[in-house]
Amino acid sequence: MSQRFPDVQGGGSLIVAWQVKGKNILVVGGGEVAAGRILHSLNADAKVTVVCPKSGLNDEVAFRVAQQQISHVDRCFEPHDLDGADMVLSAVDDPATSSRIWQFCKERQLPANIADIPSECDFYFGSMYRDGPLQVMVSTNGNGPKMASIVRKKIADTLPQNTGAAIVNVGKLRKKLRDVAPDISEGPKRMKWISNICELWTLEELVKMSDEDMDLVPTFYDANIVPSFDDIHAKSDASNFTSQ
Ligand SMILES: C[C@@]1(CC(=O)O)c2cc3[nH]c(cc4nc(cc5[nH]c(cc(n2)[C@H]1CCC(=O)O)[C@@](C)(CC(=O)O)[C@@H]5CCC(=O)O)C(CC(=O)O)=C4CCC(=O)O)c(CCC(=O)O)c3CC(=O)O
Ligand SMILES: NC(=O)C1=CN([C@@H]2O[C@H](COP(=O)(O)OP(=O)(O)OC[C@H]3O[C@@H](n4cnc5c(N)ncnc54)[C@H](O)[C@@H]3O)[C@@H](O)[C@H]2O)C=CC1
Repeated sequence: MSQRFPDVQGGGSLIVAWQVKGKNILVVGGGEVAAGRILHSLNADAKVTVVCPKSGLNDEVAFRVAQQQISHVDRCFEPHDLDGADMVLSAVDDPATSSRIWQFCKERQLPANIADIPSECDFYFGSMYRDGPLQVMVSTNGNGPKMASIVRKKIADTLPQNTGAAIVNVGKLRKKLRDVAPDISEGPKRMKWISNICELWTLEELVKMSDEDMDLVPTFYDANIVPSFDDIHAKSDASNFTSQ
């Protein structure tokens, strides 16, 4: 029988987009690596607490504490800091302390990343590109973090600047369509229709799509037509004309 399915390629990571909005993330350490972890966590709308003696905070972390973007516990890590935490990110410069933190996390079944010890990580960070709702993460699975950064920059260079803005509008359009056709039985038709729009329209056209354009979508959807940008505009120009 010929092979119809993808080959399994073990040794990778399960890359997922973990939802931490409103969750408590404990960061141990306040140096450069911690600053990166803190920014990633804030960008994902988590509530961040950093445990680190004040003297150890770098400028960026001290700034975020002063701005009250994060809570600060001014001392070295203690096990009860894990009370109420949903996730732990350790970035201290002492491997023995790191391993102790990892042990405490495992006793409590808390997901943890211990920056300097890959074998003591439930998950790794990756090199991140962000443009509005778009996030691209590159991982080399621990083989070459600097290479991850280089590959991420190469990918970013190939992406048009307006990709994020186009995706914002696709998000609005999908929401509008779900309001128009909320029924579960509409699912396959709705998904095909949106996929076709994403393939047919250029990024520039998606960016230019206005609220009025989106209001015309139900007409086309109900008639099972996948309109081009020009079709939508012909219709919106006509309706402007008749309403005058
Ligand atoms: C396993 C992992 C665990 C984790 O941290 O989650 C890990 C582990 C370690 N990194 C180390 C070193 C460096 N890390 C960086 C940079 C980054 N490291 C990141 C992730 C990861 N690092 C995870 C795997 C990711 C993957 O493989 O794809 C990035 C992508 C994301 C981020 O940290 O947010 C971020 C780039 C962000 C960006 O620029 O976009 C640089 C370069 C620099 O600082 O510019 C260096 C020096 C050069 C080099 O070594 O490559 C060492 C010490 C090694 C030693 O002592 O020799 C260890 C421990 C070890 O390997 O034993
Ligand atoms: N995974 C990664 O991406 C990378 C990991 N590393 C490793 O990550 C670790 C941290 O790196 P940096 O941030 O550059 O170091 P750093 O020296 O700037 O920061 C260490 C921080 O830990 C704090 N700290 C030390 N003991 C503590 C304790 N018991 N409780 C609370 N805070 C404590 C210090 O006050 C300081 O704020 C190092 O071991 C480094 O080798 C380094 C580069 C990249």
